[in-house]
Amino acid sequence: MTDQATTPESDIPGKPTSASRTTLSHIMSHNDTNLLGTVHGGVIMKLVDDAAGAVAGRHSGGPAVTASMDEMAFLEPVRVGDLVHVKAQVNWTGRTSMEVGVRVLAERWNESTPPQQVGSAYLVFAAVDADGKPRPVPPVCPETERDERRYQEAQIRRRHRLARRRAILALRERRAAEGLD
Ligand SMILES: CCCCCCCCCCCCCCCC(=O)SCCNC(=O)CCNC(=O)[C@H](O)C(C)(C)COP(=O)(O)OP(=O)(O)OC[C@H]1O[C@@H](n2cnc3c(N)ncnc32)[C@H](O)[C@@H]1OP(=O)(O)O
Repeated sequence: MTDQATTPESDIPGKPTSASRTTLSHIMSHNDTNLLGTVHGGVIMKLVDDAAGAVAGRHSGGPAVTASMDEMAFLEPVRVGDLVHVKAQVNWTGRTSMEVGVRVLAERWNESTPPQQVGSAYLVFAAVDADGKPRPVPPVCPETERDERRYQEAQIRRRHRLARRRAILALRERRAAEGLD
């Protein structure tokens, strides 16, 4: 994980957020349930990863792998029969990585209510070449005030991820030097 907090200058032309925004929809079945009879969190996470992967692939114009998933929040249970919509967009781009923001909405099969937000997550994808090595991505160009806010929030998360990683590595090195662990 490289130590870079801002989007670097890039020779690759930028792409607008809307060019790769994606919604993946799926009807939940009995195969998707946990022991409580509601939809398993892991099933939702797979849909989140798939939608975010499609966005990252579209934005970067080729394969991209999940580097991390954080702040996965499950806000309301999802039930069998619900039509789930997973909405994803690129929030931020670095040199070879992209933060993808995902919102999960459920349309209840037995209620005529608007889709309800049931989850959200932030994932970092790295675009990779044929050897699985990171490759540069086009900078994302936020188009709306909301896109711009998401871009700035993603920068904050990026700084926190890097700072946390540095702090943990430093702690481990200190403990190893003291002969602990
Ligand atoms: C053509 C159009 C198609 C469109 C239609 C496509 C449809 C298609 C749908 C498919 C949907 C399925 C999507 C499933 C996707 C998987 O399931 S992928 C499988 C799970 N993931 C993996 O196996 C990845 C395993 N990890 C790796 O290969 C390597 O660790 C990585 C992620 C490539 C990073 O490699 P590295 O040597 O550490 O490289 P490094 O330069 O340090 O990091 C590269 C970038 O990643 C960032 N990064 C690395 N690690 C982290 C981390 N832990 N946290 C945050 N950022 C990180 C770095 O900061 C750096 O960013 P930049 O500063 O360059 O922007």
